[in-house]
Amino acid sequence: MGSQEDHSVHVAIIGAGIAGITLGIGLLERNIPFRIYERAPGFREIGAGIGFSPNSERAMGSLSPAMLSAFKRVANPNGEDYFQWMFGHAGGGGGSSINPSSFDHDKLLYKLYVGKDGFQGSRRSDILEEWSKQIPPDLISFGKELESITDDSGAGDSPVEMRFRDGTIARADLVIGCDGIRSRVRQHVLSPPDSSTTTSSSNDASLPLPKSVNPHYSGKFCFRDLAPMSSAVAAIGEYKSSRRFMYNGPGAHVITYPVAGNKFLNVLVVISDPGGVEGWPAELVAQGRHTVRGLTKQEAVDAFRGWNKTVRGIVDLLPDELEKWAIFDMAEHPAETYVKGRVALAGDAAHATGPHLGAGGGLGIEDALCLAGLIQAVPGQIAQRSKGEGEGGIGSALAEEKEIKEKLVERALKIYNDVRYERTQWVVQATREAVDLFQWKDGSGQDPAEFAKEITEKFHKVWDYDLDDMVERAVKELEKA
Ligand SMILES: Cc1cc2nc3c(=O)[nH]c(=O)nc-3n(C[C@H](O)[C@H](O)[C@H](O)COP(=O)(O)OP(=O)(O)OC[C@H]3O[C@@H](n4cnc5c(N)ncnc54)[C@H](O)[C@@H]3O)c2cc1C
Repeated sequence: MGSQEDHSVHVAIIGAGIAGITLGIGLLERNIPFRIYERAPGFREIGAGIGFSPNSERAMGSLSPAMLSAFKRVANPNGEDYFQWMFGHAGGGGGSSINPSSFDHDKLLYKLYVGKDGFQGSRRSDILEEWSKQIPPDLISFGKELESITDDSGAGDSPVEMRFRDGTIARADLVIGCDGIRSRVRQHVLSPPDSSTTTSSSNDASLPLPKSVNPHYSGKFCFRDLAPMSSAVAAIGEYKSSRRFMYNGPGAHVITYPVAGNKFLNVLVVISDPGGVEGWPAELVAQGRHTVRGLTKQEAVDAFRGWNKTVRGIVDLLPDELEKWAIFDMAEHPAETYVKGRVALAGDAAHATGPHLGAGGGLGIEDALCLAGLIQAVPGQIAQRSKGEGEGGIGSALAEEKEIKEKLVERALKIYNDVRYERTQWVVQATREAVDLFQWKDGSGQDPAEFAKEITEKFHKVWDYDLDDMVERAVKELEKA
């Protein structure tokens, strides 16, 4: 009955960050109709750096070879195919009482091979600009802030309906929420089944929403900067400025890698908040604010008294006026599911994680690959299952086909959830464990052999994931359904 095109599934993507844009490019590659709705007036990313791990690159290539080529065009060579961890501090429980001059040499803790040209960094704005060129402008609507979703599954010919802040409405066969850590779509997905299928205001305290609807402060904050390479070389030398390094110590760590054709050294300084998970001011939590501007860099400088000269040199590269970023994640209150009916979550909306394994962005690209593979398989399954025009005539055949489509879409999203849930949740927890090792929580992370074992296992579990098998398993499951 009909051609594959007649059975096509129309996808709405909420959000044009890493997850949304890579999903869009993957759907375009597979001729699947879609539209991205983004609340910002245009594509927008901060200038800070991001590194993509080997699994992320493989996911990009499988979604669209052009997407991977675009990343490689802006990716910065690492100077050496190793990730090197250094003692940033003398350790041994000396804390800040140690005289800085007593530990002013660089001492390797561990180095991990990242694969040929692996784990390269780029400026976020550079990669987003490259990828955005691959989305035809007529497939993205800017200035569209999603407010609510209505999904009357089982009500016959009733697509999912999205309402936007500007009063407009759009409809699609399914909606993928790629709307980031403070996801509005997550509210819809996690709202209890007996509450309305429509999610209204995010600030409506009367809604019986679970804690997992919001991300929570991880007890870590960070400072990010792109230091001009000439200053970086003057501070820490050419060797350390042109490679991927992390400097570990008590209660903090610093990561550096070159970006933008070696024009800048990306600096990420992560500090354990003395106030722990309660440390981010309650009024900022209530406002959903993860950043504070206008701080002096004294807080950063103070945190690194007693660290070695290299680390103090890197911290000194930070500008005098800083923005402080609270790191929120979903480790303590994970989403119970990523899917409800014909609506699913992907990327940070599903499983926001800290940056410490460099894996959050890559997980969103893997989600996009899994979704693209499953959604691509749906039209063929509709065609197989639709019996065609029987006794009831064309009207009855169309109604039957719509019902089949709705069920298959729901089934595909349920399979997506089942295939992605365990791995993504593991990464969220492993990221918390990794930062404890980097920051020597309870004295851990200082023994090179133990550190090597734990860190190699964690990174390789992120990097070595079999993406072809993921898609194959998911599609086979759909065919069985
Ligand atoms: C300091 C730091 C360093 C990191 N480093 C790395 C790294 O090296 N490697 C890595 O892989 N990951 C890294 N991550 C994680 C990575 O940045 C995130 O996982 C990734 O950016 C999330 O992408 P996303 O598309 O899911 O969400 P986002 O990038 O947040 O995109 C969400 C989009 O949705 C839009 N939106 C939001 N609400 C609505 C609405 N209601 N309606 C319409 N649109 C909406 C937003 O405007 C935005 O464009 C790091 C994170 C941090 C904090």
